[in-house]
Order: sequence, then C-alpha cells, then structure tokens
Amino acid sequence: MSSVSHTPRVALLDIEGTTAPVSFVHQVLFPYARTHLPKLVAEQAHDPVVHEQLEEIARLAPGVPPMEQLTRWMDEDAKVGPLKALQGIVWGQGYQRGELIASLYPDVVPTLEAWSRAGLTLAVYSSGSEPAQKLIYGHTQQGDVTPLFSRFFDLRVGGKKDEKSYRNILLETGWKPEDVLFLSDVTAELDAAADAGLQVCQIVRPDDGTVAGKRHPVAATLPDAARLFGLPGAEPQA
Ligand SMILES: CSCCC(=O)C(=O)COP(=O)(O)O
Ligand SMILES: [Mg+2]
Repeated sequence: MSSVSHTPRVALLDIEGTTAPVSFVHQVLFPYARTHLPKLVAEQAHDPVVHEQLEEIARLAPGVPPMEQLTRWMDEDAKVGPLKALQGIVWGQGYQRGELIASLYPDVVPTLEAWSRAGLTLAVYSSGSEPAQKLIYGHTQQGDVTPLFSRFFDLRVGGKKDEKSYRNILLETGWKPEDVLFLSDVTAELDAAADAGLQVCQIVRPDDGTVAGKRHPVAATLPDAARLFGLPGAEPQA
C-alpha cells in the first residue's frame, strides 16, 4: 500500500460510490434515463444539442438505430460520451420537474465545506457529463452545493481507468500531481491516477458493498479520508 506523505491541496472526487450512493445512481438516475430517453430521441432529435449526440452515435455505431445503441450501452453500463450527454439532458428535465432530487452521503457536504474553508481546491471527475455533474450537485437534499467545486472533468479528458486522463487534467490545470488527492471507490481508477503520480484514497462505503483493494489507502467516509491525509473535517479519534 502506498504511504501518505504530503498534505493535498486539491481534492478530485468521483461521484458514484464516493459522494453519492451507488443505489441513487443505479436505482434512481439510470432507470429515469431509461424511461425518458426514447421520448427525447423521438421528439427532440432536431434540438442542436441532441442532434450532435445522435450524429456521434451514428459515427460510433453506423447503421444501428440510435435508441437500440443507447439501450445496448445502458445494459453494459458503458461510459460513452453520447450516452452520458443524453442522460444528462433527461436528468436535467427531471430535476426541473421536481421528479429528481440528488442523494449524497451525509458526511459529504460538511467535509467538503471544511476542506473548502481550509483553502483546498475541490474538483469533480466523473463519467457523468459535466452538465450532469452540475445538476446532481445543484439539486441535493442540502441545496445547491456546486459553488464548492471549481473544476468539473468528464469523459472529455478520457476514461477514468486511463492514466492519460489524469495527465490531461494535470496539463489543463497546472496542478502538481503530488498536490492532488483523487478519491474513488474503483481500484482501476485509483491505479490509473496513482500511475499518473496523484495521491489516491479508496472510499469503501459499507452500504455500497465496495471491496477494498490492497494497493491504496482505504477510508469508509470522507472524514476518515481527511484523517488519513491530514486534512480538516476528520472524525474525532475514538
Ligand atoms: C453525474 S451523476 C451520474 C454518474 C454516471 O452517469 C456514471 O456513469 C457514474 O460515473 P462515476 O464516474 O461517477 O462513477
Ligand atoms: Mg465511482
């Protein structure tokens, strides 16, 4: 397991399984998109934003009807740009209609507020599109918490299991790798980030049934991660 040496200045956070329960994404957001995507594709295909994504589907899967391809990707939980962009659009409609409200783990907002107050830069890296990230944090049970974050990264920089994506984030921001702490539940994502020189912490939420890996520090909550990395917002020691 890698050791913890340098206090991070940037916290780069995954969403599903790290700040939001896997159950919220898989039992609320994904089914909502599955229900509403066919109508979006059928009725809003001429909207320029939707149209651009439909063209991208046709490029990636020539000859396949777009809704058939989207269903295939949803069945595989594929992290693909056009699916993520279109899911973001229907979730936006859902939040606007009051049919969706985002669930975050209860420790998330207080800990991020403590980190922000202490001067840490907070950023998101999720497979969900940047608009979808802003929607989830804009419609939480605690209100709009998007101002806590200064940067949002999605598949535009590459997939989360690819070391190059983290190098792209470093290039775009000028952050030093050792200053950045990436928090995620998925070991393959942490491996990629660590290979790019970032500090990493696996969030192993008992409710999500996450399995702890062996290579990286493990925390059950963000306060637990704060304690491991010398950050504010740590839970009091027992
Ligand atoms: C913006 S919330 C929905 C997240 C999502 O679509 C997804 O596929 C989960 O991605 P993550 O990278 O946060 O695990
Ligand atoms: Mg995750």
